[in-house]
Amino acid sequence: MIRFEQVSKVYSGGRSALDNVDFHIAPGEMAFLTGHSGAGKSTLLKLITAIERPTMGKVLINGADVGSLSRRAVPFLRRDIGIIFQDHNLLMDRSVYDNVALPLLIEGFSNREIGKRVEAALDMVGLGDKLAYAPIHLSGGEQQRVGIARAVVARPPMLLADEPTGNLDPKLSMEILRLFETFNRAGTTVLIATHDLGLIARMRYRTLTLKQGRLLSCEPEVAA
Ligand SMILES: Nc1ncnc2c1ncn2[C@@H]1O[C@H](COP(=O)(O)OP(=O)(O)OP(=O)(O)O)[C@@H](O)[C@H]1O
Repeated sequence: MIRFEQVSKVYSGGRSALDNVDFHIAPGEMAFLTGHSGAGKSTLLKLITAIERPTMGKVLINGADVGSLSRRAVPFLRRDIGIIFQDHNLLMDRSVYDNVALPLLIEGFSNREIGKRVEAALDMVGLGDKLAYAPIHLSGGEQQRVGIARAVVARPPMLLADEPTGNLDPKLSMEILRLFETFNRAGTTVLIATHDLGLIARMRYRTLTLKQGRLLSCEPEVAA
């Protein structure tokens, strides 16, 4: 589903962010991506979503070569990918409902279908009773759940998360990871970038480790 073939990324200005990275994440797999600050984690995620293009090598998503997609084809690629950010990028002056509905509005779904899907997504993340709240009145963990509901509402086959637990305490972080597991069990492919080695060690998933742009290992971590 996600395949990197000898991928390197050098930013304009000469900064090398990824160096000859090779890996494959199978459909339905859940994996972690880790490494020090500046190791290249965000760059790797940006290559998957075509926010950045590789300097060398191939990024293949469902067999399509992302590096050579036309600008017009990029929105079609992104339809298949739900993205979750550390700071969740919520619209603070809109309700929880409106925030989660946004991707469906952009896709042109009917109001009835939007209502059904938004309620289902918020139920899944345990916020079915907070549709009318403004995100500003929710806790950090709840705000992150709204971000997750927004990412899954269009039912993409793939979820990417960039430091999704960065602002949360260990208990809330674990709850968020359990949520990702729920989506993964339902068939969604999940890739989570995180600094949090303690969290990774408590779960048995393959971990891709980057060091200065190079992939060190793709092995499963041994659970503590
Ligand atoms: N737009 C850019 N232009 C130039 N250099 C960049 C750009 N984005 C990232 N870099 C550089 O590429 C390298 C990898 O950065 P990246 O953000 O991918 O790392 P990261 O592992 O996600 O780090 P962090 O955990 O701190 O977010 C760093 O040296 C960074 O300074």
